[in-house]
Amino acid sequence: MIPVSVVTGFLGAGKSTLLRRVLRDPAWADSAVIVNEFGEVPLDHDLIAASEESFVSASTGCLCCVVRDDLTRTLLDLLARREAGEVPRYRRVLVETSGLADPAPILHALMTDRALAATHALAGVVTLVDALHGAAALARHPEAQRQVLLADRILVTKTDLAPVPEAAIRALNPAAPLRAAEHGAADPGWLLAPAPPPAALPDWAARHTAGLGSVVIEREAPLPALALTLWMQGLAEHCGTRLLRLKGLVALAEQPDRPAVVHAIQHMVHPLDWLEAWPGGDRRTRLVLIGERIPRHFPARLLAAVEAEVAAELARRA
Ligand SMILES: Nc1nc2c(ncn2[C@@H]2O[C@H](COP(=O)(O)OP(=O)(O)OP(=O)(O)O)[C@@H](O)[C@H]2O)c(=O)[nH]1
Repeated sequence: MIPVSVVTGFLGAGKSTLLRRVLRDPAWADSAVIVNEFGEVPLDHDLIAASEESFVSASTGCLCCVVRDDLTRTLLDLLARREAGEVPRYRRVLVETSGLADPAPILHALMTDRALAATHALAGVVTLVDALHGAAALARHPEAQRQVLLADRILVTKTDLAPVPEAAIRALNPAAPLRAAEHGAADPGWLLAPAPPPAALPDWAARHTAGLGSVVIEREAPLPALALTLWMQGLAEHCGTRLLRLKGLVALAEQPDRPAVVHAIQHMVHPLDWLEAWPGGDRRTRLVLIGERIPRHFPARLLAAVEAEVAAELARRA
C-alpha cells in the first residue's frame, strides 16, 4: 500500500515552499509529488525541485472538478511505471492541490475507486493556513473553509509576519493538531503521519467562490526590473483585493540567464527569489494571475504601457 497525503491550503499559503523543504530531507526524498494548479501554465512543477529519488508530476485545471478522474488515473499510471522501473521507486505520494481546490471530492475519489483503494491508502489531509491572509480567506472563500474543515493536521505558515489566526481556524476545526512553521520548516514526520480516514463528510460536491478565473502572460523578451515593479504596483492599485494571487518566472533584462521568481498574494508582494537556471531551457517569462473578475486583457495591456514608459524614461536618461 502506498500512502497518499493530500497537501492543501488556500492560494499562496506556502504549499510548494513546504514540499520543497520536505523533499530536501533525505528521509522523505523518496516521494512522488503530484502538483495541481489552477492557472493554465504549470509553475509549481519548476519551483519544487525534485531530488534523484523523487519526482514531480503536474496538472492544471481544477483538481476537485474536471481533473478529479485524472488524479485516479495519474496515481495508477505512476504505480505501473514504478513497477516497470520507469520512475524512481517512490514510497509515498504527496498530492499538492491547487489553492482553489475543495478537498472533499478529491478524498472521495481516493477512497472510492476500487483499483486505487487496493494499492493506495489515504494517509491524511494536511492543510496550510497563511497567518497573514488566512482569516480573510476563511471568511470569504468556501474552498478555504473546506480545506480547514477536512484537515487532519493544520500547519500555520508565515508566523514571522502575523500571529496564528486561531479563532478563525478553531471555529471550523476544533480538534485537528495545529503547529506553526516559517518558510516550510515543519517536521515531515508529524505532518505526514497516517491519520484515520474520515468517517463521514457533509457532502462530496465541490464548493467554489463564484467568478474566479486566471490570466496568463507569456513573453520572450526580458523585462526591465523597474517595469516589473511598476506593473505589479499598477495591478495591485487597479485590482485591489480582487487579485488573489500572482506568480511567475520572469526573465529580467538585468539578469536574463536565470529566472526571477515572483510571488504576490493579494496586495502583499513577497521578495524576489531566483532559480539557478531556466528549467528545461525554456527562457520565456510566464506569469499567472488568479482573481475575481480580472479583465482578461488588462494585465498584458498594463504591462505594455508600463514597459513603453520605462523604455522612454531610460532613453531620456541615456
Ligand atoms: N514570510 C514568509 N513567506 C513565506 C512563508 N512560507 C511561504 N512564503 C512565501 O509565500 C509565497 C507563496 O508560497 P508558495 O509556497 O508558492 O505558496 P503555494 O501555497 O504553493 O501557492 P499556490 O500554489 O499559488 O496556491 C512565496 O513567496 C513564499 O516564499 C513563511 O513562512 N513566511
